[in-house]
Amino acid sequence: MAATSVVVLDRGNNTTCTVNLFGASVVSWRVNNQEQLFVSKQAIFDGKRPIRGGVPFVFPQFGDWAFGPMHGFARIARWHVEKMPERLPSGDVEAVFSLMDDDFTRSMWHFQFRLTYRLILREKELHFNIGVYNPSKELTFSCQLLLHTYFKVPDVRRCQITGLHGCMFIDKSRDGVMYQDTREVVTINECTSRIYQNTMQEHIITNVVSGRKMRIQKYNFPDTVIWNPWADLAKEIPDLGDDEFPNMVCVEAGRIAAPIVLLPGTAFEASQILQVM
Ligand SMILES: O=P(O)(O)OC[C@H]1O[C@H](O)[C@H](O)[C@@H](O)[C@@H]1O
Repeated sequence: MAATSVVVLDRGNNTTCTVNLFGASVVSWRVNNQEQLFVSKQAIFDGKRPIRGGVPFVFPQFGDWAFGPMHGFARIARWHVEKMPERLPSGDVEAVFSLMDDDFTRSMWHFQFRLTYRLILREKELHFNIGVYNPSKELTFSCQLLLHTYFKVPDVRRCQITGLHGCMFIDKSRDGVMYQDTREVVTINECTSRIYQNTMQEHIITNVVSGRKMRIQKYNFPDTVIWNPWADLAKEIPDLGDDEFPNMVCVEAGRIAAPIVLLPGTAFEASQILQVM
C-alpha cells in the first residue's frame, strides 16, 4: 500500500470526507465544497511523520511517551479498511477502519489490541465512532485516546469556544500546573496548550469557515485539549507555515486524565459528532 492511500466518502453535493490510511487520518471534510478542517500547506505525506492537520488519531498515549513517539503510534501506523464507503438507506455514507497490534506496535507497547474506527458522513455532520478492544486472555492494559481535530478558521483570535466554563485544566504551555477557567467562553490570543478535564458534552466554536459555527458533541470523552502554537512556536514546527497559525484551532476530544483500563476480553467505546451549524 502506498504511503498516501486514501479512501473517500462521497455523499453528493460536494460533501466528502477523505481518510488517509496512514494513521486513519481524516485529511479533509468538505460540506457543500467548503473545507472544514485545517491541513498545513507544509504538511508532509511521507508515510513516516504524522500529518500536520485534519484529525490525527492519538493512541495509546497522549503527549510525550517513554516507549514510543509523541501521541502514540496510531497516527503513524497503516490502518486497514474494514468496510469500504457504503451508502446507508438514509443516504449517509459509512466506512470502517481498523488497527490491530503487529510487530511495529508491539515493539513499543507489548499488548494485543484492536481499534475500530467507524466514520459516517451526513449532510452537515461527520460522526466518529471508536471501539477499543482488549483480546488478550491474561493482560490488562491502560491507554489514552484522543481525536486531535484541527478546525479551519479565518482567524483564531475571533473564535469563541463554549463548554469549558468552570473546568479545571493543566496548562502545558506554562508549568503544567492545574488552573480553573472561569470564562463563560474561551478565546485564544496566545500560545495555548491546555488539557481541560470533565468538560461539557458539547462545545460550540464560533467563526469557523464562512463565519459559521461548529458543534462538537462527544461521548465517553471527558477531556478536551485546546491547542494553538501561535507565532513563535509555529516557527519551530517544520511542517507548519510561519503564517498559518491564525487559520487553525485544535479542539480535541479525548480520554486523558483518567486513562481507559481494559481487562482481558473487554471493550471501550467513544464517539464524536461534528456538525456545521
Ligand atoms: O506536533 P504534534 O506532535 O502533532 O503535537 C501537537 C500538539 O498536540 C497537543 O495539542 C498537545 O497538547 C501539544 O503539546 C502538542 O504540541
